[in-house]
Amino acid sequence: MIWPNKDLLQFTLENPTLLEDFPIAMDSGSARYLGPGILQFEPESTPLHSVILSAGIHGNETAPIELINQLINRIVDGTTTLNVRLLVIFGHPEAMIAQQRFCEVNLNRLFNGQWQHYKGQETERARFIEEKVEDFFVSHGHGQKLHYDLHTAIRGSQFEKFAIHPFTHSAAYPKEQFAFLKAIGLEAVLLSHEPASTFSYHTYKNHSAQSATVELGAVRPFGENDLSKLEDLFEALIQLLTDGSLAQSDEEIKLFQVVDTLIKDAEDYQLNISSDTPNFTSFKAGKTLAHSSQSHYTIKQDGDALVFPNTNLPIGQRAGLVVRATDWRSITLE
Ligand SMILES: O=C(O)CCC(=O)N[C@@H](CCC(=O)O)C(=O)O
Ligand SMILES: [Zn+2]
Repeated sequence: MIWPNKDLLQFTLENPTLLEDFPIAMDSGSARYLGPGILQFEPESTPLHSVILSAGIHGNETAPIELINQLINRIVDGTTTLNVRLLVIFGHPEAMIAQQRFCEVNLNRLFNGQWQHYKGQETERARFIEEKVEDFFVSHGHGQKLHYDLHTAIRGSQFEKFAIHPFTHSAAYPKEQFAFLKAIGLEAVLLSHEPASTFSYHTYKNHSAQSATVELGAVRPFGENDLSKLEDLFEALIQLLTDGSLAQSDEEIKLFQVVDTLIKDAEDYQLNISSDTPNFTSFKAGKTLAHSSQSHYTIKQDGDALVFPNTNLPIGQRAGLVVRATDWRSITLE
């Protein structure tokens, strides 16, 4: 197969199941197509870092897919010269075509090997992505392993752009990553309180990558995104890929500790909020936030807030995160 000189997004939408591995001609360095939506780049110079940029793990979250696609076009046409190793992943090509979050099962609940316990077309995709990530990081040489998994959110949010930092198992948080997340235009970081089956937890836990899930505004169809809102991110990624430095902001980003994960535990599970309640809406202690025939969840502390509320999912899956504002003194930084 010869790379047809189209962009990765167009090629992926036209070939969502093309399981081939072939080189892509580059003026500087080398690149390979590794399978649907996946390109790996190696710089000509000694690589400064190994970086994974993923988007479209949920097929209808299109803004970051368009942003990463612009970035790749600049690399392939030689406008941007890489000095890092780079693995680009468009997570779920078939859901991208269907303009859906997923087809059969939520891909972002299948990582860290969880695909072995599910059925559905996404299980093979999760296995395949884990394999390509493993191959990529096995050949890591110098610098850091970095992974930013880019998403957009289903509902509005009091903080439009924010990140979820994987659970660290008591390890220190790298200050440089928080300053980077602020510099790319994010307002808040949620600190996860437990292991997860998300892509960003997978790379953090299994490959010691500095990783984060990054939420970049609201879900919109292809062609309807205002990418000018993501300019800080675009510029910071160019900087990272070319000179290997992480853009830094002096302003502190807001921190939230995840205090509880809400799990849908019965078909009649309900959240006591209206359908347009934005992410980070806070509540008074004592409010019954969720109830079902099996359980009820009461807000524990004034100001505790809800992120990612969703009951349109199978029993056993996450129906929301309850988060609490915290400050820098409560965490260990390195
Ligand atoms: O808006 C929503 O409800 C979901 C947006 C989204 O896809 N978020 C990710 C977060 C992953 C994480 O917790 O690291 C997800 O739910 O998979
Ligand atoms: Zn998502």
